[in-house]
Amino acid sequence: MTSHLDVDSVVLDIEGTTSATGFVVDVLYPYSRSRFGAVLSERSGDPDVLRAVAQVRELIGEPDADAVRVEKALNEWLDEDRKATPLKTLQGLIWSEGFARGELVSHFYDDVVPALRRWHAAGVRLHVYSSGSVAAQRAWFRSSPEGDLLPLVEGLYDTENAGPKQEPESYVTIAAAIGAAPGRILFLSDRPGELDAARAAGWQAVGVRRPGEPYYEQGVGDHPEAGTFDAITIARSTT
Ligand SMILES: CSCCC(=O)C(=O)COP(=O)(O)O
Ligand SMILES: [Mg+2]
Repeated sequence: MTSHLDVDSVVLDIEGTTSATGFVVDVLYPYSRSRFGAVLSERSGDPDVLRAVAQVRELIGEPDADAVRVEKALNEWLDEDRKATPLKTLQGLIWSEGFARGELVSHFYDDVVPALRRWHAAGVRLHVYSSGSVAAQRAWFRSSPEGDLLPLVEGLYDTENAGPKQEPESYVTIAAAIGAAPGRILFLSDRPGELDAARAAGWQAVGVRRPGEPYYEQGVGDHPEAGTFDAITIARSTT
């Protein structure tokens, strides 16, 4: 299906939408798993680590959990691909260093970067809203196979600065931060629950349905869908 849309801003999900879940799970997750222990023991005074550890303890209901117990919880969430905020904070910290060292390079589906360049050149404002932390998103866009894509992106939103991705309120928060009318924002995601929440906040929403992705079989509910970004045409009205 081809979608023709009149919007000023596009907000992008990453995993399953711009980029392959398989890459995240097979490359990034093992990279973080092998480094949680060192981060928890060697950087326990870092404010991001302190905050994440406190959040893990709260989520597991064990206020006195030690580093070994915290690491166990992180690894269990990793196995379940649970998008827990403290897991994402620590992953972001670990991955950004991996990207900066050149040990990691991000992944984008072939149709994505040309579309982002096209939309940006046409004056469409591009933003990201992902469960991956803002630090991870920044590193992801900066270290793409096609170089630094961060200049294309105006704003980065995650579950800490915007809230959970299946709650309409999070999309209200992002629209206010962008300074755009909700109906002029398009959200692209692979997950029907996220598309529902964006639509409930008054946004336009298109489900991106790529073969091989976890949500491909389930589909995107009653949302318009696109198999690639090439099927999404954005024509901004100026009135
Ligand atoms: C650069 S973010 C890495 C991917 C990730 O950890 C994640 O949780 C992405 O989830 P999304 O909300 O983009 O589906
Ligand atoms: Mg996704």
